[in-house]
Amino acid sequence: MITSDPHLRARTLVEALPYIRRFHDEIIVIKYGGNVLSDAGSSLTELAEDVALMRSVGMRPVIVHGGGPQIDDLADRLGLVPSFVDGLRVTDAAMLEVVRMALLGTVNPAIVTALGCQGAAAVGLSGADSSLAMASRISTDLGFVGSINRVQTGVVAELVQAGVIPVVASLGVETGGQLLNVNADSFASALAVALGAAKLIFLTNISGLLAEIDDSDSLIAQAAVDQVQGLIDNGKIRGGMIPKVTAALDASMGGVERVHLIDGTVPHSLLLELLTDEGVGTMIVGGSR
Ligand SMILES: Nc1ncnc2c1ncn2[C@@H]1O[C@H](COP(=O)(O)OP(=O)(O)O)[C@@H](O)[C@H]1O
Ligand SMILES: CC(=O)N[C@@H](CCC(=O)OP(=O)(O)O)C(=O)O
Repeated sequence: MITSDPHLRARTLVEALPYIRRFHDEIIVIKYGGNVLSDAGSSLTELAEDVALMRSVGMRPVIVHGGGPQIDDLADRLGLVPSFVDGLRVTDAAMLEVVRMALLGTVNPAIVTALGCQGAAAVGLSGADSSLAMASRISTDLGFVGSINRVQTGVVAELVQAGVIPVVASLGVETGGQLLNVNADSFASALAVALGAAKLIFLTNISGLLAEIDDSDSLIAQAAVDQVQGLIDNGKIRGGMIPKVTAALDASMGGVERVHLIDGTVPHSLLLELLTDEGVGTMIVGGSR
């Protein structure tokens, strides 16, 4: 709701000024989780408004997206049963086709179109385009699942320089040309490090990292390596949150100064994180692991 107090409204705008200056011309990588895109409380339009505003005030946003729930949904309609090992999808040839269809056929164009509707120039691509994300298979058990071992930023860097917002689906490519399914959190982390991003923001469907998963009051405002490892060891961080915090730590230790996990289902949480003094979500702090 917009406050009716004109002083408060003006103050909010003034408060944004140092942040707009600080991040002017800086690359900010934003990772959209599939849960954010499918959650009833969120709106792709609001997310697109925030990113379009970032671009309008001179920031250089780059979007990486996943689409786990959308892949599950399509697999279900096609009679395939998804299975996961440590939060990663077991991907045989048939499942890889589903991953491609969901990410490149549905999720990616939806984001690009929403940005276009907000007047922002956006181009959709995947890690296979222009050999952006070179990957190799993690294990034979996981099938066509990869981890990124080299990022060739060329095409993304050129788009960014031209003022265009790249919207990147989390597929990688092997040297021989085989597509691989890459976890979108680790993809976003690798791209943010390679681009020298000033910030990486993971938009997910929870307020941030919780010390107790069922207790929303246990939000950890700042999480460091040791604490995160302890929480994983004690079973307090589970499922898809494990690759997410691992990716966040990797980015932080790879030189991305600010890495945040925030709730993308809260309207305009991205702008609150970027442009106000109010801290939202969890900030991940690196160090030696
Ligand atoms: N300690 C924790 N704190 C917060 N969320 C957690 C934790 N452990 C597990 N989770 C789960 O991780 C989920 C987010 O991961 P995931 O579903 O992969 O998100 P996304 O689709 O945004 O990548 C949360 O919805 C939550 O259920
Ligand atoms: C290997 C692997 O698990 N890949 C993920 C890619 C999509 C993804 O990461 O989507 P979210 O961001 O919505 O979780 C998958 O197939 O679900």
